[in-house]
Amino acid sequence: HNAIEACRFTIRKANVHDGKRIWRLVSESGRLDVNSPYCYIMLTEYFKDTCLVAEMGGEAVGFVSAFLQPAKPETLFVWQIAVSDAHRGHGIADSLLSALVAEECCRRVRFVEATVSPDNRPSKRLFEKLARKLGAPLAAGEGFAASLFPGEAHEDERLIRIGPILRH
Ligand SMILES: CC(=O)NCC[C@H](N)C(=O)O
Repeated sequence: HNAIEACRFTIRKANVHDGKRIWRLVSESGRLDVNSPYCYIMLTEYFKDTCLVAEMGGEAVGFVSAFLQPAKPETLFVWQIAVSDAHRGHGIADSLLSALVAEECCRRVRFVEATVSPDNRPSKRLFEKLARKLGAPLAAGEGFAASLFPGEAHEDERLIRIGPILRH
């Protein structure tokens, strides 16, 4: 029974009180670009319809931030997705993405875009799985080349584009 209990999580919209926990999750992930605590608090206020947290035992253990692109409202840009190390392997990231595209505000979404570094295989697999689940093609694009970033520390951010998603 405990094993099942340990894997149970709920997904809800993020709120400003989740901001610092999200900042800590991203900081600990070791894979993502850590934005300021202010950025996460602001996101949960002004992009609240497309920022979700996964909660387990009252604690945020995963989160996804996204927004509908102002110039292309049918395209959802997934900004960051992170799950705490201790809670991997329970399908939390898959569930966050599925819940995100199922949000009321995303009912007209036909494309999902994200950028992923070439070495971030778990993230690439995650979007490949989402594409299969949506029955939509997945294409790679330019994204943001490493040369756009200061110094030598950043990887290429290759664009992943899923769609067209034919809404049933
Ligand atoms: C989908 C995802 O997590 N992308 C990360 C983009 C970038 N490296 C960031 O952390 O914001």
